[in-house]
Amino acid sequence: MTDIERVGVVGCGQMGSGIAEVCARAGLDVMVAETTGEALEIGRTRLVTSLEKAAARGKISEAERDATLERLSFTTDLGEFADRDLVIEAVVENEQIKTEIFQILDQVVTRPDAILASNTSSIPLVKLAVATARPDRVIGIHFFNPAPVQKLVELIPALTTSDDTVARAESMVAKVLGKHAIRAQDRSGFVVNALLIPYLLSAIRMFETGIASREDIDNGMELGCAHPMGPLKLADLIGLDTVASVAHSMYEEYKEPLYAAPPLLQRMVDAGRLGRKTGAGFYTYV
Ligand SMILES: C[C@H](O)CC(=O)SCCNC(=O)CCNC(=O)[C@H](O)C(C)(C)COP(=O)(O)OP(=O)(O)OC[C@H]1O[C@@H](n2cnc3c(N)ncnc32)[C@H](O)[C@@H]1OP(=O)(O)O
Repeated sequence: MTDIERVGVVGCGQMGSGIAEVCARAGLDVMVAETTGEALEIGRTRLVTSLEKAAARGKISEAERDATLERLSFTTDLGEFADRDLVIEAVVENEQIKTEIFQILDQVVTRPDAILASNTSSIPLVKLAVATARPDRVIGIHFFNPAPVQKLVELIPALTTSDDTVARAESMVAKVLGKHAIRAQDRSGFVVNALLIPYLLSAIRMFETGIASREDIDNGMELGCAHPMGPLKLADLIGLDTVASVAHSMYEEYKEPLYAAPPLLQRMVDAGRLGRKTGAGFYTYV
C-alpha cells in the first residue's frame, strides 16, 4: 500500500510507546530505541501492558497481540536503525536533544529515501530539518495521547520538506495506520495545540485564582460541553512538563500573553508533580 515497512521509534515514553503500538498493530516492523536499558524496559512493559489490555477488552485477538509483539524489537543503539524506511522521534520537548537525535539519525539511517519525522508538539520542524543533510525528507508527524485511541495525526511539512515526503507520510498515516491526517504549517502549536494550550492554561489560571475548584472546572467542561475529560484532568494526562514546554515554545513564537504559563503550572513542574506519569498533578493517581 505504501513503501514504508520498517519503522523506528526513538523514545518509549508515553507517546513513543503509543506510536510504536499503533505502527506494530498496523502490520509494520517496528524497532524502538531508548537511551538506557532501564528506560527501555519501562517502555517495553508499558507497551506490552497496553497490548494485554487491548486483548483483554476484546479489541484485538490473542493471536493479533502475539503477532504485534513479534513485529516489535527494542534497542539502546540507534545504529540499528540503518534499514528503517521511516523514523519517528518522540523524545522530550527539548530542542537541543531533538536536534542531536536528528543529527545522529541522519548519519545512521542509510536508505536514500528514508523519512525522518518528529512527533514534536511545538518545536519548529525546519530547525530539525536543517540539522540533517536531507532537509527535504524531514517532516512533523504529530500523534495525540493516547496514540492508540486518538484518530488524529497532524502532518507538518517544514519549509524544506518535499511534496513527495508529504505525500508518502500522508499515505502511510491514512492508509496503513488508519488515522485522519490534517496538515498544518510549521508554526508553533500547529492546529490542535494552538487551540488547546490556551484553554488548558486558562483552566489552570481559573483554579489558581480560586474562581472554582478543580472538580467544578473539570465537571463544567465534561458535563456542560461533553468533553471526554476536563482541562485539569487532561493536563495531567498530557503531562504538566509537556504542557509547560509547549506553552513556552508558543509564547516564544508569538509573544501572546494567553500562551504564557501561569506560575502555578511552573511551580508544579519544578516540584516534579507532572500529572499521571508521576502519580501527582492536579489530582493524585495510585
Ligand atoms: C500535547 C500533545 O502534543 C497533543 C495531545 O496529545 S493533546 C491530548 C489529546 N487527548 C485528549 O484530549 C484525551 C481526551 N480524553 C479521552 O479521549 C478519553 O478520556 C480517554 C481515551 C483518555 C479515556 O477514555 P475513558 O472513556 O475515560 O476511559 P476508558 O473507558 O478507560 O477508555 C476508553 C477507551 O479508550 C481506550 N484507552 C484508554 N486509554 C488508553 C491507552 N492509554 N492506550 C490504549 N487504549 C486506551 C480504552 O481501552 C477504551 O477502549 P474501548 O472503549 O474500545 O474499550
